Amino acid sequence: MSTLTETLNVSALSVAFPGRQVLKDVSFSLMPGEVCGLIGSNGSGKTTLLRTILGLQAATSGAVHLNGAVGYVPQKIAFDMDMPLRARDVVGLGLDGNRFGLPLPSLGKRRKVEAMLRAVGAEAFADQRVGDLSGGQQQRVLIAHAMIRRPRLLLLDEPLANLDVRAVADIVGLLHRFARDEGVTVLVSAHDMNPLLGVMDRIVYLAQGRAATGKTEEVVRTEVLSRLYGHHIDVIRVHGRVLVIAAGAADEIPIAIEKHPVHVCEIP
Ligand SMILES: Nc1ncnc2c1ncn2[C@@H]1O[C@H](COP(=O)(O)OP(=O)(O)OP(=O)(O)O)[C@@H](O)[C@H]1O
Repeated sequence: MSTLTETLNVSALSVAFPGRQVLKDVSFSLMPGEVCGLIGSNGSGKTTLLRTILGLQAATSGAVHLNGAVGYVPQKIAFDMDMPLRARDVVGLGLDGNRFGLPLPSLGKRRKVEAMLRAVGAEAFADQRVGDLSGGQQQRVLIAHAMIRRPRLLLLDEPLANLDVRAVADIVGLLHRFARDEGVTVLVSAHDMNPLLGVMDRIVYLAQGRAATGKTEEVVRTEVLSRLYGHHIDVIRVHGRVLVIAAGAADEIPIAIEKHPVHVCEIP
C-alpha cells in the first residue's frame, strides 16, 4: 500500500473467467471517509470486483490491500427471508456470525445491537420479521448487520436496486453519515450514478471494455464524459444538484474519471 492511511488499494487488478476477461488493470485507492460509486451496467463486473476485494474471487493478476476490517452487504441476501428472524436478530448475527441456537445474548451485545439499530434508524421496526419489511427497511437492517463490527470499509452491492425514490435518498443519506461522521470508507455499486452524485467523492466506472477511476468533480463534466464515451452526455446542474443524462439509457453511460489525468483502461 503506497499510503498508510489508505483504507483500500487496488493495484493493476485483472480477473478472468474461462473465455471472458472481466476486469483488466483496475487501479484505485480509497481514503477514510470517502464514498466511492462503483458504477456500471449489468455484467460489467461490479460484483466480481467486490468479491475480489473480499477475497472470495481469485484475481488473475494484481493486488488488493486492505487496511482494517471490511463489512459487506451482498446483492443477494445470504439468509432465508422466510425464517422467523426479527430485524434485531439479523443485526445481532453480524456479531455472532451465523451460529444459531446461541444462549441469550449478553447485555454488552444487546447494547451494541440497540446502538446499531438506532444508527441506521431501524428502532421502529426492530421487532418485526425481516421478511415483512419494505425493501428500504431491509437495506437498513443489512447495513446494520454489516456495520456492527465497526469495519473501516463498507462494500455494498447494488443496495439501491428496487427501492423507491424516497428509500434511495434515505439509504444514500445513511451511507454518507457513516462516511462523514465515522470515517468509514464506502464503496457502493450501482447502475445509475445519479442518486449518488451528491455524496460521491470518487467513481470507479466499469463499462463496455473500459474501467476508469477518479474524483467525481473531475469526471462528471460534459466534455470529459462525452469524450470518454464518444457520445454526447449532458451534465446538468439544477437547484444545486447534478444530473447526468445521455441520449440512450442512463445506465449505459460509460463514465470515466481520474484525478490527474483522466485514466482509462481497456478491457478486451
Ligand atoms: N463465477 C463465474 N463464472 C463465470 N463467469 C462469471 C462468474 N461470475 C461472473 N461471471 C461473468 O462475469 C461478468 C461480470 O459479472 P458481474 O456479476 O461481476 O457483473 P455486475 O456488474 O455485478 O452485473 P449485475 O449488475 O448484473 O449484478 C458477467 O459476464 C458474468 O456472467
